[in-house]
This record gives sequence, structure tokens and C-alpha cells, in this order.
Amino acid sequence: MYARASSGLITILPSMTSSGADSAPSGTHLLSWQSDYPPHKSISPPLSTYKKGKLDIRRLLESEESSERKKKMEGLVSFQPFPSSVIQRRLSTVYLTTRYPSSSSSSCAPPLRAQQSGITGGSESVSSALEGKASEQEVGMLYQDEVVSSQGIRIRRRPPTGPPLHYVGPFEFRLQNEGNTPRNILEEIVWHKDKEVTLMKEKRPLYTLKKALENVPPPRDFIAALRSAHQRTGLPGLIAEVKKASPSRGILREDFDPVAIAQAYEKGGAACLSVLTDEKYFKGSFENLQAIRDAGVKCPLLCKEFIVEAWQIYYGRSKGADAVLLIASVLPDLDIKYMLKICKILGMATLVEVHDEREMDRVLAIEGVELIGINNRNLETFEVDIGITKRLLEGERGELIRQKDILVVGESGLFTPEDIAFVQEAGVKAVLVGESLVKQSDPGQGISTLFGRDVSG
Ligand SMILES: O=P(O)(O)OC[C@@H](O)[C@@H](O)c1c[nH]c2ccccc12
Repeated sequence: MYARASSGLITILPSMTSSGADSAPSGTHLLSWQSDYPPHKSISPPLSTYKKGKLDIRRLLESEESSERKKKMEGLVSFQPFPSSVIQRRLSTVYLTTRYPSSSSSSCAPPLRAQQSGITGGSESVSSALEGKASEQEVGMLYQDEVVSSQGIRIRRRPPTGPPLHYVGPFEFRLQNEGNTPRNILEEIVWHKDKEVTLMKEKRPLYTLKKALENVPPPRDFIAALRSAHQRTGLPGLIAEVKKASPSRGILREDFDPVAIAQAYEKGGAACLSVLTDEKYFKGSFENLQAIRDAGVKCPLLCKEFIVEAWQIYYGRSKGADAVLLIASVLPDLDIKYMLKICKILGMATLVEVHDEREMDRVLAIEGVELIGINNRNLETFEVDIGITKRLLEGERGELIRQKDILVVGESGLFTPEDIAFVQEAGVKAVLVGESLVKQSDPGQGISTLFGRDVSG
């Protein structure tokens, strides 16, 4: 377990907190301090006797008074500044280890979500399955920040210095600064998603979701549908996107009826559908996903969400998703590996999205990736260039992809038969298209216009 201190206050990261005893890995005891971000969470029953409160680390570490206090606390919690030089330098990371009950517990569990959440699916324990696989170097890395930067990930998963403001009595602390202001739209979305998921999980803990899965029809084979459409038509298999709006393009369609659009896509020859579920930035919803599934649409469905936690995968499945999107610029390798495992257990496909060579190389090195999406739109800047698909499939990368029989999806910015021919020539066997279809008065007919011929039936 680990906590991050900001401005001298311990803030528990949401990934540390459990939304049900179900998700606590055995031998680990979750402890929650009152924290201002995310909203304070309750603690699991055996720990409810622990006092909650705010803890001033600077005082804890430095003052005499605090050593008294520290002693008092030690019966309950042991504090392991790790390493102390770093704490002193930036007062940013402290590890907490519970001593309850008499478990030899834990020292510092590696600070990566994958090891912490301990979600199990079926009889297999994902975390233990991963333990053997993650490289020692990876597990040994003490800071998620460092893992993330070593993988070239620029997106910070949470504001490093906490939210812009917090209140103590009548006082207001922390003004807007570099550490609590998102640097780009993707970062903003991810920070918002983190809070949103924390709240959603509270309403629907993992064990209730798992129960709900028993009544959900089995997943459909997303990849097989794309391959067979490609074989049938000689053109890339189409994932047609049900998208009302986007931060870069605004509202795409005012009279937005997700089920009617999905049905039109299916009729027009789409192999699969992608359904935006993000509400705030894309005006989508999980209700749309479920409504499309319940309306009897047969195409496999991709849950188009910004996944930051495995819980979202279970939630998507419970709403009828057959596949999920994992964005390499958001998720470190270990999270991708972990989430791939979960998808496998749930029988879902995983579309792993990359935008540049570095992300492509990372993803190609991960075992078990069968479907890679190349996003021609940079989600940080919104720039679109379909030449990216070509660039990332040239040379050795293309060769490796063919050897591994990975199916590549060209994503975003595709409007004309020439665009389709261009990315097909580059090596994709599938395309993901939203705007150019959803804007048509008949989105199904839009498919024929996009491909330059009828691909239905
Ligand atoms: O509407 P377009 O330009 O055809 O793009 C569709 C799809 O590629 C795009 O919506 C997308 C690709 N990756 C994403 C990740 C999150 C949200 C949206 C996306």
C-alpha cells in the first residue's frame, strides 16, 4: 500500500481503497485515512476501529511532538518513508503498512495498481497470475511515476499535488498550479474519469458486478467478426462508431438516436460497433451501450471508454460490451497486461490503442495482444494525420505484426474511399470510423459512401 503526500497531507490514492471486501487481496489490509482527494472513503470492517484523520507528514517526520504521535500511531500503522531522502526532497511518497491482524504483512506492496487491486475472475487470481510474469525490474520499481516516465507516458493519472482547492475550516489551501492543472485534454479526461470511477464503484462494488455477469449473455467474438468481414469484402472490416460529440469536433449530430444509428450501421455492413460511454466529454453513456445490446443488434460491441481501472471492464461487460479499449498513452505496461488478463477471463477482446512508435513498440512487446488500434488523432493535441498509420506499420514493426498475426485497426480521420485505400495499403485489416458516418442523414448509407461500394450482405 502506498499513499502520496501532498502539501504535507497524506492523500490515499483511489486505487488503494477497496469498494468491497471482495476485492481486497488476501494478506493485505486496506486502510483509509480521511483524504480530500478522492472524497474520503470508508474502511473495511476489521479496520473500522482505526482512527481516521489527517496526518501532517512534515510534522510526523521532523518534530519531537510528532515522534510522540508517531509512537502512538505505531500500534496501528507503521510508517515507512521510502526512501527517506525522497520524502525529504519532495515530501511526496509515504508507504503505510497495517499491522492488523497479526499478519506479517506486507512491507511495501509494489505501488502499481495491478498488484494492489487483487481482482479475481473465475477461479484464477489475476494478481497472482501476474506476479510470475511481471519482470523483476518492473515489480521492483518503487514509484509508479518512474515506471510511467520510463515508458514515455506523459499523461499523469492524477493531479500530482491534489485537486486545485481544499478547505480546512474557513481556510482555503492550494491555488491552481502546475501540479493540479491538466496539461491537455486527455489528461483532463483521465483525471475526471478517476474521480467518476471512484464514485461509480461505490454504488456498484465489484462483487455485485460479478454477480450481475452471471445473467449477461456471453460475449461475441469481436476479432473474428472483423476478420470475416475483411475476408468477405476484401476491404478493411468496419468498426462503426456511435458517437454524439467529441471535445475536438463538438456536437456531431443533434438528433442522436443511438439504437437507430447502431441498427443503420449493422444494416449497412459494419462488422462491429464502437459505443462511446463517456458522458462528460463525448455525450455518450453506458445506457446507450445497453440499449443497443438489448435492441438485438448482433454486431459485437466495443465499449469506448477511458479505462483507468479494471472495475470499468467488468462494468462494460455487465452492460453488454464484447471488447474494451485500452489506451497506451494512459496505461503503463503492467496495467495493460493485467487488464488483458481480465478481458481474457471475461471472454472479451482488447483493442490496445497507440499513437506513436514508442507506444507501438511497448505494445508489441506485451504478450497476448491480438488487436492494435493506431489512432491518427493525437488525443493530447487533436491533430489528425492518417500518415501515422502508415508510419507505424513500416519496416520491422509491420513485419513483427504480420509474424504475430496481430490485427491492426486504423482509427480516426477517415472520410473517403481514398483514405480507406491508403490505410489498407499501409497494412490495416480494419478501420474505426465515427464522424464521417454519424454525420450522414442515413449512417448506413454513409458506409457505402465511405468504402465506395456496398459492403452489406
Ligand atoms: O470520428 P473519427 O475521426 O472517425 O474517429 C473515430 C475514433 O477513432 C475516435 O473516436 C477515437 C479513437 N480513439 C479514441 C479514444 C477515445 C475517444 C475517441 C477515440
